[in-house]
Amino acid sequence: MDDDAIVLDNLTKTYGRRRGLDGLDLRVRTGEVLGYLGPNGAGKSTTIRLLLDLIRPTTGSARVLGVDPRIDAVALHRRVGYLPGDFTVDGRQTVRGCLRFLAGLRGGLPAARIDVLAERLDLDQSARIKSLSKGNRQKVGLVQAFMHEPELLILDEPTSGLDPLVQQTFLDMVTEAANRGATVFMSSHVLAEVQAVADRVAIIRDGRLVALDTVTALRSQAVRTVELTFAEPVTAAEFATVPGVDDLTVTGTVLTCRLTGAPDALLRAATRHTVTGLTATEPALDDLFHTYYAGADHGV
Ligand SMILES: Nc1ncnc2c1ncn2[C@@H]1O[C@H](COP(=O)(O)OP(=O)(O)OP(=O)(O)O)[C@@H](O)[C@H]1O
Repeated sequence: MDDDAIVLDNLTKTYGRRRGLDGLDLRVRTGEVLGYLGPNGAGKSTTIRLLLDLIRPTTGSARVLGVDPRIDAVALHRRVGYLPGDFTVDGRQTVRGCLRFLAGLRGGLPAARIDVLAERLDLDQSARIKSLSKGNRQKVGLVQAFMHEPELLILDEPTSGLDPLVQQTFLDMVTEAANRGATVFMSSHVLAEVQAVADRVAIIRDGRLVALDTVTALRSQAVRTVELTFAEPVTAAEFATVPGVDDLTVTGTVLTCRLTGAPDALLRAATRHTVTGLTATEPALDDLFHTYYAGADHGV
């Protein structure tokens, strides 16, 4: 029940005639890291804004840390670390001034905590915000999201603009937050950025949830290319109806195909003959995501 950090029930948001979210049901468990993936315009930012009561649902409801964001958003915001997709603050301030100001708004916190995070991210606190590159501005956004050690981190495209080294530091920060019991909800349009830390991945498209599972389970549904070599020639016909097999070609003793899902049925069909060779590529997760993004609705 409300042991879950986030509970979304039939959440729908329309902007005039345009649909931002369409009947989204989703539960994020307390202490889990959820990667929230989808192509541009899928509804990721809309979801995040609804979680924080920055916009209000057309129908449906959200509960965040056990409360309805519409009832007391101010109290909720103190318990949440939020990195908006378009993090902007007054450019005339220094990084230090900005972070201390934001810390004050949250009831104050030890300056050392800001210093440690800034140092880890290699962020110069004496610089003026307006002089910062996009990546350094994003670091300011990350520090302010993490600095009060919130129960819930809601991060909209957190890795955007970060170089690979800083991305790794950020992922370490996510893991550490999860280890101390925090829940992390982070959006991205690239699986590679979240798969190392996400316990589960939710994929949305056109405002709907199209997949919700662990990276391992999603991987098991991905497509691989298989090549089987037999002692004697085989015919394509006997493999054509094997579940998961397509793009099948047989040339003499060599069969190649694309395989979706578990290889069991293909292997059973193959071992009616003497198999002398087998190669299979790693499942291409990018292809899997492309399938979801492009429109195959696998339902959840
Ligand atoms: N303020 C708004 N007014 C009108 N339409 C909007 C508004 N905000 C979002 N939308 C529309 O709602 C849909 C979902 O947008 P949203 O910004 O939530 O997607 P997203 O997944 O965050 O995309 P991106 O990765 O591009 O940020 C899109 O079709 C978008 O055009």
